[in-house]
Amino acid sequence: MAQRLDGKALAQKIQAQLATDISQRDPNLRPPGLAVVMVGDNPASAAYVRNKERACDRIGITSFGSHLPADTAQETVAELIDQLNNDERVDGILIQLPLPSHLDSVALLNRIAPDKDADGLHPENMGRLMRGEAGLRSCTPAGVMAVLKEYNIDATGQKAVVLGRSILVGKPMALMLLAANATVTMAHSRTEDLPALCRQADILVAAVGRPNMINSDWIKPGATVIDVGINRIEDETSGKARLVGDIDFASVEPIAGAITPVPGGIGPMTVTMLMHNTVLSYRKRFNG
Ligand SMILES: Nc1nc(=O)c2c([nH]1)NC[C@@H]1CN(c3ccc(C(=O)N[C@@H](CCC(=O)O)C(=O)O)cc3)C=[N+]21
Repeated sequence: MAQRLDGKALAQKIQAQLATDISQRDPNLRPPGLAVVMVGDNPASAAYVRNKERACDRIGITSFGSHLPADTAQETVAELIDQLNNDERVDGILIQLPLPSHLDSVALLNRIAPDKDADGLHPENMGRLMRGEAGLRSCTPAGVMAVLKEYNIDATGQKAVVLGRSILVGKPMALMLLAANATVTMAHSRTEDLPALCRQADILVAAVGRPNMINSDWIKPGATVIDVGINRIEDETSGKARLVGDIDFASVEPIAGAITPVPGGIGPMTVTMLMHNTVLSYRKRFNG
């Protein structure tokens, strides 16, 4: 049976460390601040935003929530971002995605001051990642790398396959694994014979958003399997909503060497890396 990589436990450990760091700051300094911008009423987004605000409270980060109506104009969101860029209390800004379709998300993400880009999605931070320079890193792939580190899984010389090529996860994930000396393949919906390719992976990262897509036929025995998928499905027996990943956990667990569960795997690490980035920006601002 695979070792379970407990993202939830690691998230709690890192959050406790961040809380200690913040509590030991110079008492004359204000606490770190994170602004979360949400537009519209996507219920999943609302739940994620609540999680982030709760994490802020636990750690001692001040959260500034802006909840705008679904029909808010581009210009209004842009002005809010400008205001947060100039707000001395704010170290990190996050625009909850997806935005309603009438809004140009790329233009809005690019408007965030790079040194407040808690999500690590600004071209400057993405460029820094590509160049191997220090910068704010995208939260989900950074969370994956933190899990690998915690469990002493060294990517050096390993064949890593990243399934999914999104700007939020797949692309930065591949660059981080490359920086960790893995031999990286980026696979996606147009890749031929995905199962055969995935079977070569020592480290497989699934970030496609298709519930239970990957079963044991896709897995090299002993591989490290990282499930980034967060899919809400209806449970066949109970009829209740249930969270599953892209990996068919029951099928893969007996074959893999190590595996992240959903929930309790990479999801909590994403939130934790957001907190980490906010504290990093804060420290840079105050040379602390
Ligand atoms: N600008 C932006 N940045 C994001 O990082 C971002 C986003 N937009 N939009 C939506 C996705 C999704 N996302 C998750 C974060 C935490 C959990 C999480 O904590 N999940 C828990 C379970 C939560 C539950 O039960 O609902 C777990 O996997 O254990 C899930 C999903 C961040 N995203």
